[in-house]
This record gives sequence, C-alpha cells and structure tokens, in this order.
Amino acid sequence: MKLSQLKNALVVSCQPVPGSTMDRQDIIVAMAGAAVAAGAGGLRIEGAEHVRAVVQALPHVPVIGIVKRDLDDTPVRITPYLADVQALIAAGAAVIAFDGTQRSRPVAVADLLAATHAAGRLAMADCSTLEDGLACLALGCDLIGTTLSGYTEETAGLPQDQPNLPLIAELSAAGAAVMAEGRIRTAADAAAALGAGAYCVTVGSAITRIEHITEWFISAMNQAIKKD
Ligand SMILES: CC(=O)N[C@H](C=O)[C@@H](O)[C@H](O)[C@H](O)COP(=O)(O)O
Repeated sequence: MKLSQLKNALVVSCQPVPGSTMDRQDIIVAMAGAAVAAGAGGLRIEGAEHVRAVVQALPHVPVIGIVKRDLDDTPVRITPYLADVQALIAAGAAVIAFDGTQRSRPVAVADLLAATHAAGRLAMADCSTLEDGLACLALGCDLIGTTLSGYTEETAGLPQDQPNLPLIAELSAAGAAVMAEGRIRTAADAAAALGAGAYCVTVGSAITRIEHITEWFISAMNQAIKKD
C-alpha cells in the first residue's frame, strides 16, 4: 500500500471500550463496515484476530493494526513486542502502529520499524511530543501520530478535551506525514487538524465509543444544571 492512499483520509478507529457490551468482533467488523460505507479511508483496529476479521470483510481498505498490552515493567502499551508486529503483519494490516515515545521499552523503535518495513508494510509511530516525533521521523517511520499526546507522564497536563493542534503543526512543519489522532471529538476538530498540516486524521471515541460520547453529553448537561 502507498502512503498517498491515506492523504487527507479520515481513519476510523474501531476499538470498543474493553469488556463493554460493544466489545465483540462482530460489532467491530460492523462498525468498520459502516465507517467505510460512509467514506472512511482507513481503519484502526486493535488485536491481530480483529485485524484479520476486518481485513477479510473489507479487503480493499487499509487497516492500521495495533496490539495493546498492559505490562508491569513499562508504561509502553501499543505494540510493544516484535511478536505483536509479526502477528499484525500475518493478519494483513497494511500499516503497523507502535509506541514511538522515548520511554523505557522492551523493544527499540528501530527494531519494530525494521520488522515492519521488512514485510513491506508502512510504519506509524504513536508519539506524545515533538521530540518523539522527530526521533521517529529520523528513523524512517512513515506516519507520525499525535496519538499519545496527553497520555504520558510528560504530557499529562495538556487539555483532556481537545486535540494538540500545535503539535500537529510543529511535526508537519518538520516534514512529517502527521496522523492527527487523540481527542478529535468534532468534525470541526478534524478539519482544524488538516488545517494545521495533518496528512490524515484518526477519530476513535467520537465515532465508535458510545460510552464516551454519552458521558460527554451527560457531563455538559450536568454543567448546565449547575449554572441554573
Ligand atoms: C492513548 C491511547 O491508548 N489511544 C488509543 C490508541 O489506539 C485509543 O484508545 C484511542 O481511542 C485512539 O487513539 C483514538 O483516539 P480518540 O479515541 O481520542 O479519538
């Protein structure tokens, strides 16, 4: 797959809240099909078995595959191991996304990247800061995601209800193909991300997590009640 296929695309992340009533493979495949029917240019899917099912159902749509793990000795969660990269490749992911932060980790970004490229797949680095992104760009990652901005110790103080548009702009100005991802909640946010220089945009919760969307509505309504 060529990176240019994702230029200006909306990628829909179909990751149900773990353990929720939506956390079923048939629902993930159905959400992915609905997103593609409406024009999504790519999908972000967690877990090799879910990737395999989505690729089988939608063979012409690029799937960005990840594996999430909760490990004891590292905060790195997204595709930490070479075995994860290999499983996603075997499942048919066109793009392999992995944590691109500079935190202590079981496998170096360079090794995850080499395994991805050796299989002819594109590599996306999920980053949290400009420094992460520049390091991953220098290594040769094809897409630099703002995915982890706001989700690391270093960036935890950032606003939790809006995308990091300045980071998108800085990475793009540095020459990266930027995947704007993280807290893009409205169509206006997605458009603003492209305006800031994003190559493409991933939206998850605002499209596919009913629990989060419901909470946003209730919280806004509760604020309105408090003001009365
Ligand atoms: C930080 C982390 O683990 N992010 C995950 C990465 O795959 C997902 O939980 C997010 O839903 C995804 O990045 C899309 O973001 P948003 O749901 O905000 O549109």
